[in-house]
Amino acid sequence: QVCTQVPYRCYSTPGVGQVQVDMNSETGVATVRLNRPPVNSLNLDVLTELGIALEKLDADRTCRAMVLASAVPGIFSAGLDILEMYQSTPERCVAFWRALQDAWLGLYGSRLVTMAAIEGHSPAGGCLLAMSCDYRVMADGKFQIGLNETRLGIVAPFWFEDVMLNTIGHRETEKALQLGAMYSAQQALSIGLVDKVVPLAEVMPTVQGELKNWLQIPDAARVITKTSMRKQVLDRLRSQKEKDAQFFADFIGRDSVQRSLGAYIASLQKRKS
Ligand SMILES: CC/C=C\CC/C=C/CC(=O)SCCNC(=O)CCNC(=O)[C@H](O)C(C)(C)COP(=O)(O)OP(=O)(O)OC[C@H]1O[C@@H](n2cnc3c(N)ncnc32)[C@H](O)[C@@H]1OP(=O)(O)O
Repeated sequence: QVCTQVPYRCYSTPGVGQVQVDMNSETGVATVRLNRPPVNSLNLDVLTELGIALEKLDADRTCRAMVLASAVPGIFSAGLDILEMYQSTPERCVAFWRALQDAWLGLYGSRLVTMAAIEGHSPAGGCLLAMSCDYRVMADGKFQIGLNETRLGIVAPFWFEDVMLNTIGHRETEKALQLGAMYSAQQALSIGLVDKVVPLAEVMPTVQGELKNWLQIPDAARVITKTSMRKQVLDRLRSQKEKDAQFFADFIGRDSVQRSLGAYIASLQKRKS
């Protein structure tokens, strides 16, 4: 296994962690794989693990870049675990939301070059994670990506919206968010939601190739530029984290929202039968 070979370092126990981190000390590139079958839905534990992994990588001065990927075939991430939002308690909702905020602040604000290798479906929170990277390569074919929150009867928070605005611009974001639009890889490419579309087997090699370009740039200059581009959006959440978490818990607790989520869960189950 890759984790046991020099010069790789592994921050998680192979086969155990829901967020697996392989650090290649020779290249300075870490690969972070979400590993929560069947669909890498993001629950409190995964988000906490992801936040910690990102923090450790940021503090590791040998690390210059991070590839975000999935260990589950066919899925990048199904987004937030809907069961964290359905029939939960206000306390759990707040803890869950804080973990999401922290993981996102770590990713969007990372000093590393960050690239998403999207080798499967990437709705909602999955799309947020991908958009928060510096570069996205997506597999061509049946997979879809987008912020579909309105379809669940919920609303993408202002910071999801901000990230999408920074990625695809105002007009496309307005349409995408109201419709809860899900895009094929080719459609996503046409609106700039992803940067490159290649056959599934070529996603990782393409990411590695693109990384070479980014790593030619001196880190300090690139990081100052990245920070300057992202600071406003990061600060907007940083300045109101608690208010945002409370708003989420109150919103999710509404009867009408719970009914919508219940119906959405039933529709997911019905699709299978
Ligand atoms: C003020 C702010 C307020 C609110 C903001 C909240 C923000 C939320 C952002 C989000 O991320 S909400 C989550 C949105 N995610 C989705 O809508 C994805 C739904 N899932 C799918 O469309 C499909 O599962 C898939 C395309 C990702 C994969 O399809 P497939 O490979 O065919 O798998 P299954 O559909 O059979 O799913 C297997 C299994 O997993 C369950 N599941 C799927 N997604 C989720 C999820 N996000 N959370 C929890 N569980 C999920 C699904 O129900 C199946 O469960 P079984 O028990 O029936 O096996």
